[in-house]
Amino acid sequence: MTDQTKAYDHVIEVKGLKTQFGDFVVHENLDINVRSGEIIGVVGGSGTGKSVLMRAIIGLKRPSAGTVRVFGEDYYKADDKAREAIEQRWGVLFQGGALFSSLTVAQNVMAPIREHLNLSDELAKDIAALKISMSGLPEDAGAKYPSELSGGMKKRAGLARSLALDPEIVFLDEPTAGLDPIGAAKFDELIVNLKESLGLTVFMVTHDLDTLHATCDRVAVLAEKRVIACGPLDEVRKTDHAWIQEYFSGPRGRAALAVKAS
Ligand SMILES: Nc1ncnc2c1ncn2[C@@H]1O[C@H](COP(=O)(O)OP(=O)(O)OP(=O)(O)O)[C@@H](O)[C@H]1O
Repeated sequence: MTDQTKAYDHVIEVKGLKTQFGDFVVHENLDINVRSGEIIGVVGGSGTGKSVLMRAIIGLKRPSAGTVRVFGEDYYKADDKAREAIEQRWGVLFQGGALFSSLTVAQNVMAPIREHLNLSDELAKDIAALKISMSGLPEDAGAKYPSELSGGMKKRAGLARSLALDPEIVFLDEPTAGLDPIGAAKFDELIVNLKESLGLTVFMVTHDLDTLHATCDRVAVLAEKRVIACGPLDEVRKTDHAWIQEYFSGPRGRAALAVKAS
């Protein structure tokens, strides 16, 4: 445990969160804590606010009530300098990768390095090459443009960019959506390997039951505007709630469990 992690119990601590768009309330009195070094999967029906929750934590959707503490600091009360320091300690993989289409993969990965670190071009290039290889892309992918990549390669390129600044937390929004089952399983493996080798904390929004089983230490279920259950998957799936039962014990849930058991 580093000195920086001693000052707080949870790397992310969300308390009493309320978010809304006009009169439409997405979250109300939502609490969620994320432990350092865990992979937490956030699940819930369509429109329950998984992506909005992630956006509220990373500063893209200002809550109307509640607190969001990251690395022990109240993100929305922090001054610009403190907020930027927090932001440099996380990386984000948005759905679809959100790569700059006019830049090559290497240039995409270098973008946050150029923005935040005062490094020579040569060093930035070396770091980008390292992140590209850590993300499981071949070396020549660095020179390619996003339009030349498959869906799975785009995700890996987005992941490489999210790792550019050596983050402590990585946020993943539906990382395996749109991937074939083999590509998705490989991506799951990559996430677990990165967590283990880098000590990353991973906050992942997903619909993918196989990914939950393969990667997550804990699962948080969003429903009724808040987190209704949070814990290891084996505990959460026993919760007596209609959506949870349908999701985890329906045909797809049972199939994912069977794969895990085999
Ligand atoms: N910019 C916005 N303006 C207005 N409403 C929004 C906006 N973004 C999200 N919402 C609404 O907030 C609710 C939660 O959206 P969110 O994208 O977080 O859901 P989700 O759980 O991630 O859904 P899905 O699983 O379908 O991706 C939805 O009802 C959505 O329509």
